[in-house]
Amino acid sequence: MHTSESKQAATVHFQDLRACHGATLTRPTPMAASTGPIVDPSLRLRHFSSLSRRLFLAPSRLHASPILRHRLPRFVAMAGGSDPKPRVLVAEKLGEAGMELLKGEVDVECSYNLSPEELHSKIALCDALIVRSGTKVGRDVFESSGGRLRVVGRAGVGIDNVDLAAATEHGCLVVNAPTANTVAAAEHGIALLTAMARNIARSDASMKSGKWERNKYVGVSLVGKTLAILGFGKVGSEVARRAKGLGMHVIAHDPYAAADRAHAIGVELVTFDEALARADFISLHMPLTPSTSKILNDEAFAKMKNGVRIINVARGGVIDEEALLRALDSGVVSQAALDVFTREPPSAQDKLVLNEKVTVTPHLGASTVEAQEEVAIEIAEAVLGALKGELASTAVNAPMVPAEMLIKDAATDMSPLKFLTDMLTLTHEVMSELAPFVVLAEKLGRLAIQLVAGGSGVKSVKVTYTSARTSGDLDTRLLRAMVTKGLIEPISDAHVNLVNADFIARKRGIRISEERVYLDGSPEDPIESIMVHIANVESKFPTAMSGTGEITVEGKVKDGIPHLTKVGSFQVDASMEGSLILCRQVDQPGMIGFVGGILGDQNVNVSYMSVGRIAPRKHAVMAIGVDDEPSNEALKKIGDIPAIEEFVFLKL
Ligand SMILES: NC(=O)C1=CN([C@@H]2O[C@H](COP(=O)(O)OP(=O)(O)OC[C@H]3O[C@@H](n4cnc5c(N)ncnc54)[C@H](O)[C@@H]3O)[C@@H](O)[C@H]2O)C=CC1
Ligand SMILES: O=C(O)C(=O)COP(=O)(O)O
Repeated sequence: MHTSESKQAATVHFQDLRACHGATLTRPTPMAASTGPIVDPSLRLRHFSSLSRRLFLAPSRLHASPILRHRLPRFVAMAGGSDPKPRVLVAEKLGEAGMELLKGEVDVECSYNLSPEELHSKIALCDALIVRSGTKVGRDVFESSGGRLRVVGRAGVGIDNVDLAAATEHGCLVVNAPTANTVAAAEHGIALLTAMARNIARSDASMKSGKWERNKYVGVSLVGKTLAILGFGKVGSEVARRAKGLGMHVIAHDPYAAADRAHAIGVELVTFDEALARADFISLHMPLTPSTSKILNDEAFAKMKNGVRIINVARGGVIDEEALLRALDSGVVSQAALDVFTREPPSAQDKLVLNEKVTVTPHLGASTVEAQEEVAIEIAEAVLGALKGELASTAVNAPMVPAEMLIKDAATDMSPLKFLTDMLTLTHEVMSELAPFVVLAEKLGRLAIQLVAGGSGVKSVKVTYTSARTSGDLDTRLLRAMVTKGLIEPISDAHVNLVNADFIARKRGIRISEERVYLDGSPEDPIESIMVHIANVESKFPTAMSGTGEITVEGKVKDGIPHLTKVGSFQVDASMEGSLILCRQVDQPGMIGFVGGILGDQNVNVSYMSVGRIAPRKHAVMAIGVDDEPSNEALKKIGDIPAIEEFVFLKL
């Protein structure tokens, strides 16, 4: 494992760190109000070690570049009072109120529809860049900035147009505005639903061409129809409320949503297949993740009622667009209404856009005057704060700086400088020691959430640390944040870091508690094992349910490598790298060969296999590590082996 340490020296402008107090709760104070920085040149930001890089880069990017090591301190180091005003490039139209806020504190340049070359040349002169979804902020932009760009503000939710890894490597903070356009997106979903049902767009075009075609544009009624919402989060639940008002029967599929929250607004949570089978209308509101990519594919369309209608205001990639065209041709889907596309803008010949049965809008979900004003204020505040060195909860690639460093009340008897020094020392020590456990914690969270199939929603998660250390000698804040990161990132657009982990978990209604099991023995190793429990849910792999009715997964660190050691009540021993297939089977000879053969035929490399069993010839759990993702066909063949009772494929 890579544990080299950055000894990069950096000065810390202490005033700026103190300004972070309550950063996300208050509007930024004018920069002029900040008195000169207190500089302690001897302070070394040791917490930006190789481990800290790991905390906000994907585990696969453990070996960070030298640029990153060099630049990280800029996340907290700020321009002093004598520096000229920061310069902010606004590359897409932003609401007036946000513009006013920016202009009050920084130099603002508004330049829209820039070519990549124009953006490259302008960016070298800017400290911050603000965009919506229409500007691609790739690695080239960070490279062209020559190191000046410190903040990218995404005035909206999805940051798929920003290369986060490149931003991080260049020491550039990325912030977004995750809630201000929720209602606008929901209203657009409803607008598309009603416009599609009553052929508004086509009949309008027909009349404008001089026709009066009353018989051609007979619509369908909404009252009493079943609307299935896929993804019952912020936008999905707002769509549900509004659809109820239209007299629709609303069902939803979201394995991670709380059933009581759904019931409170009269929505029934159902399985994916049930949602597809029962719906007259299907509205998509899930983020685009590896597990939701093309979730509406040929197989899914085959499970729908004939004549179903689809609405997509989420992301184009959640629908297999070719499969949708086939379903429209066959009549399985009678109409679709799309705001988002796999490629934006789609080509002029795009078959979906030109299809008569499809109503389209050019990614307008967030485009209301009100939402854009709100988004503009939210992003202006976040960018101004970031330019002052604050870490807002909307910072999507913030380092895992201990939250206390940001929120500890300076009025305590500990001087702020002393507090900061202590914090850094503590963090350095804690981080070096906890390095492999931090990776383990994230992977256990990631694995546990992928085992959830539904139930009453992910509301209560417990993390148990088995250790010989007393609580005073074991700081678990990083570990808890990493479990949260592992739990939330695979199922949302959120980017979790230490600054926002608790906030994001709370927002999603997830309570994360911690428990310590004390071991007798040497406290040399900080932790013997970590166990993650998710209560009140069902599992895709029922074997993962422990005797207490919770999904439980346990891991240990062996020779510096995280290992999965227990799933439910079965002991396994699987190194947590790559991807994992878990099978529960009747314990009999030849099983390893069977499964290995199927994977081998598909050229899927098996990195390890481990079998844990209760008793010979009874049940066993087999954990198979794979380097490549098996095809659906291979997974189906594994599932069809008669002795295999359950199986699940998990990405670590
Ligand atoms: N068209 C537009 O202009 C806009 C589009 N959006 C997009 O809408 C989507 C939803 O946004 P929010 O509601 O704010 O996000 P959210 O994170 O509040 O909700 C997403 C929900 O999807 C659920 N989910 C994740 N994986 C799932 C799966 N496999 N099956 C079913 N549900 C799953 C999550 O549990 C969560 O409850 C995002 O992709 C966002 O980018 C948001 C705003 C404007
Ligand atoms: O916020 C989002 O995720 C959106 O899709 C809205 O994108 P926009 O800001 O309108 O380009």
